[in-house]
Amino acid sequence: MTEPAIRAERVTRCFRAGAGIHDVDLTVGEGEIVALVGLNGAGKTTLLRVLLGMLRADAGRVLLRGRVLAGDSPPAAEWARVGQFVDGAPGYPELTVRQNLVSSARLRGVGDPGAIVDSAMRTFALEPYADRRLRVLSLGNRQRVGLAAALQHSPSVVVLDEPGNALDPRGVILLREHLVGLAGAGAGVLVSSHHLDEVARIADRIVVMNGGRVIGELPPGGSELERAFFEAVRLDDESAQDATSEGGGPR
Ligand SMILES: Nc1ncnc2c1ncn2[C@@H]1O[C@H](COP(=O)(O)OP(=O)(O)OP(=O)(O)O)[C@@H](O)[C@H]1O
Repeated sequence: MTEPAIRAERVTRCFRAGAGIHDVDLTVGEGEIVALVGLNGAGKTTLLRVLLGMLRADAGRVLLRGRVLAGDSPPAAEWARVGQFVDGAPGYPELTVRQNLVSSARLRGVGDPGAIVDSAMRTFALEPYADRRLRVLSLGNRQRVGLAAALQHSPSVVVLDEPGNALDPRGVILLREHLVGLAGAGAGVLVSSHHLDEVARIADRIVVMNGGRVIGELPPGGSELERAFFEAVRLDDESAQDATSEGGGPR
């Protein structure tokens, strides 16, 4: 049996005053697109950062393609198969778009990046900006560069935090099509978003977080997605309040 692209087992990372994520189980299979949705502060970014080893879990473990990659000396070849976009678009402001994409591909072990960089610039409609410095681009175009850098090497594990945030509708469509293509080629894709409509169109599963926990899933084809989302959150908030008033303390 093939290992899932991502598996989180009872992952906990606590901050002060009970904030953080608690006992999170999550699996993203090969070829699957999973949307992670939740209100501001629900714990989405914290979970993605733990999955990518950017934050250490207090408890539980994370497997990417069946291997524990977070740690002191993660194998570079395994990490080269991961594509991530968390904490906004990285990059060197003084380098051009093309130079940024070339350096990003090289960092991921691509020996001769010319062809994949050209292809990524076509995919994300960045060709007109190829020789512009990153620092002069608009926010949305910088975001396109960040996404191209994360995805151009055809990763088999994809983790994206709010990738549609600064994109215009065309950028969102380009991204969606590209993610569907990557999943079609076998990648496991995890995308966080607070735009239910945008992710619902391509997700195979929609996982809901609230108060640092995974509280359930929504049917991606559901017509009343927003209503179902808010109802799930409301019920969870109410049961958390009941638990507190019965003396159980915060969950
Ligand atoms: N480094 C940190 N130190 C202390 N608390 C933190 C830290 N990072 C996150 N938190 C807290 O953990 C909780 C979850 O935050 P997180 O950023 O994961 O939420 P989110 O679902 O990504 O929210 P948003 O949609 O606003 O990006 C919040 O209460 C936040 O204040």
